[in-house]
Amino acid sequence: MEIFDYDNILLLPRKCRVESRSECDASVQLGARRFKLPVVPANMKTVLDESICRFLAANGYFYVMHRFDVDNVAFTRDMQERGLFASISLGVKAPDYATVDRFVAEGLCPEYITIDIAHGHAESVQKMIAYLKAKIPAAFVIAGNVGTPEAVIDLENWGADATKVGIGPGKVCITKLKTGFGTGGWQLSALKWCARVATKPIIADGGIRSHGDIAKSVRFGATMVMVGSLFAGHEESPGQTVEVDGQRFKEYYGSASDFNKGEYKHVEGKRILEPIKGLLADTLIEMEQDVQSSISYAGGTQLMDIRKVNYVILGGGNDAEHILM
Ligand SMILES: NC(=O)C1=CN([C@@H]2O[C@H](COP(=O)(O)OP(=O)(O)OC[C@H]3O[C@@H](n4cnc5c(N)ncnc54)[C@H](OP(=O)(O)O)[C@@H]3O)[C@@H](O)[C@H]2O)C=CC1
Ligand SMILES: Nc1nc2c(ncn2[C@@H]2O[C@H](COP(=O)(O)O)[C@@H](O)[C@H]2O)c(=O)[nH]1
Repeated sequence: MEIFDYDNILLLPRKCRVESRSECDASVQLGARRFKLPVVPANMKTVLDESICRFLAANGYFYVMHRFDVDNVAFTRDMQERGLFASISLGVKAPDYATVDRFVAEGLCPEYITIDIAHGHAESVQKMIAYLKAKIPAAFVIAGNVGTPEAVIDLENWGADATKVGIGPGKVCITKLKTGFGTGGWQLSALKWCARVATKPIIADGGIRSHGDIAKSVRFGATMVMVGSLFAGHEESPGQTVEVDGQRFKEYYGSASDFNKGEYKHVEGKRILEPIKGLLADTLIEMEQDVQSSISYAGGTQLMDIRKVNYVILGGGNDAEHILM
């Protein structure tokens, strides 16, 4: 198996088929809806909050609300009363089952539910998928996180409508260091490996450091990418604002960090500071323009045309660089 990551792959252009990049369509279908971009902000406390979710839903972007200190039922009711879709996260513990029961009792159905745990290839996830499919069958269920083809096959067979791939490639992840496991350092090739067996959409989660990494993820099989650090440093970001030597930052911490958990137990995340780089809406527009450029370099007009391109793996030291068709 080839091992590579975002920083040592480049995609190869094909003859341009458009007169303007504005002809390139960066939108993507996920479940019953079409979204402007194949990008979703990470469901983390320092990345998004209720008001960012409302902004994203109202402006044609996908979002997944985080699951920490949130009343998912009240959130869903509020979004749907405003005519917006609801997309929530659940864990696999007793309170999460109680939340599902409340949805049923109140006759509410979030359009998207993401089962979000560190080690998603687990019986606990199988049970939660089965419970959701029995109680709220209309919801589109995303499950994860996983990092192997076996896990993707199991989650799909258990009923997941999409899988989320990425164990430890995130900027605030320390899973690799703490456990010796994961896809950190080879996330893009792990994605390729998983995509070979997937029959449903994959969301590639973690490790995106620049906008070009979105196209690389699509090339290797992602329908969408989940992005944390690139979104955490905006004026609207919910993390605390910190000033260091006159420069403004937002805090960004892992969901499995002691900052999120409130205790130091099974910690697999850390806290960093992201420089504030402006408004979220501007970044989303720039991302769309960059994905449109990627599509044009791919010689296409649609997002999935990116899947057709060849690529090179850039070798280090004496390794030859080689082209893969
Ligand atoms: N993508 C990634 O690489 C990672 C993401 N995260 C994020 O951190 C948040 C918290 O996740 P998580 O701690 O799973 O949430 P929870 O503690 O809510 O749920 C995990 C459940 O699975 C059990 N479990 C068994 N093995 C593991 C394992 N290796 N890691 C974690 N749980 C395990 C836990 O029991 P018990 O606690 O008793 O062991 C618990 O019941 C999530 O948002 C998750 O996405 C966390 C780590 C890695
Ligand atoms: N190992 C851990 N992974 C975490 C934790 N909190 C979140 N995450 C994952 O990171 C991505 C975002 O990655 P980024 O590179 O875009 O910043 C997020 O979607 C989760 O899957 C954690 O505490 N530990």
